[in-house]
Amino acid sequence: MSILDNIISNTRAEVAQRREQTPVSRLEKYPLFDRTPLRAANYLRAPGKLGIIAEVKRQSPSKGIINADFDAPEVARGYEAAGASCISVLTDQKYFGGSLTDLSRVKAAVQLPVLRKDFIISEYQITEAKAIGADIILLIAAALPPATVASLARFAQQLGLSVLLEVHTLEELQQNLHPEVDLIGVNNRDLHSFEISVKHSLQLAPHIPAQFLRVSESGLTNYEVVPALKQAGYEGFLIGETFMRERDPGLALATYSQELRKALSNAQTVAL
Ligand SMILES: O=C(O)c1ccccc1NCC(=O)[C@H](O)[C@H](O)COP(=O)(O)O
Repeated sequence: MSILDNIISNTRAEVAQRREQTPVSRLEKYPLFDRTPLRAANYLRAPGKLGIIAEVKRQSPSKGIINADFDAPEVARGYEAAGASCISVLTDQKYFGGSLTDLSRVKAAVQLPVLRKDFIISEYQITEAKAIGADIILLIAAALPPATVASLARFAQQLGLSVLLEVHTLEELQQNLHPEVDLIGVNNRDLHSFEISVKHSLQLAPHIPAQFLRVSESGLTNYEVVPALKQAGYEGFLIGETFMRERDPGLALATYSQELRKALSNAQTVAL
């Protein structure tokens, strides 16, 4: 079994348990359930912003512990102050050390859209995401049949949530161009081998129809790759480990952004 299969099978078991403990009827009574979620595209395209989706990440299957000692809302506030466009919060506990509590505390701490970064396989998790304060949910093409992606995306859309669909290959992309999806994220990380290459984003870009906002995900350790991604039409950049490895992730984002702005203005000057 691949790591993705293991994660999905664990998710299935955990969701069954949570559904018993907290049925949908209870989730629908949570105070945040009735709010109108923030639209991710508006924040990623806001003038003057770089489109960075900064991630709160403790550990991962590929890297083990990244940062064990931080307060999620404090990190998120640091990201917001440093100019992040959205905040991503990993909510899987077993493999990423995240939690639903991390997400709801982050939501209370910032004014930005919050992405529930998890392995969503059911409508239950989408209802839960809305109830705890997420504005965006992730659907992973490698983990779901295309018909399930479409129906979960439709369900999320009905709740007013933005949908980020993650793909890694051209086949996954072409099978999942559902109108209910808002953002298409190309994961530069192969979820089976963990190999990372930004070439995945660059190669898939011409195949992503203009109606979808493009997000490049994972392994963007070096700001120098971002101008080429922008050139290829990417408007969102999901970055976790690069910031979370540092003692002050917000400061790391501020430094990255400053260097990126310089690189972008140099690229513009060269083009002239
Ligand atoms: O990060 C992993 O090792 C991983 C393994 C299996 C499935 C998902 C995984 N990561 C989740 C993510 O999508 C990343 O946290 C996110 O794209 C940020 O990536 P990075 O900037 O490389 O931390």
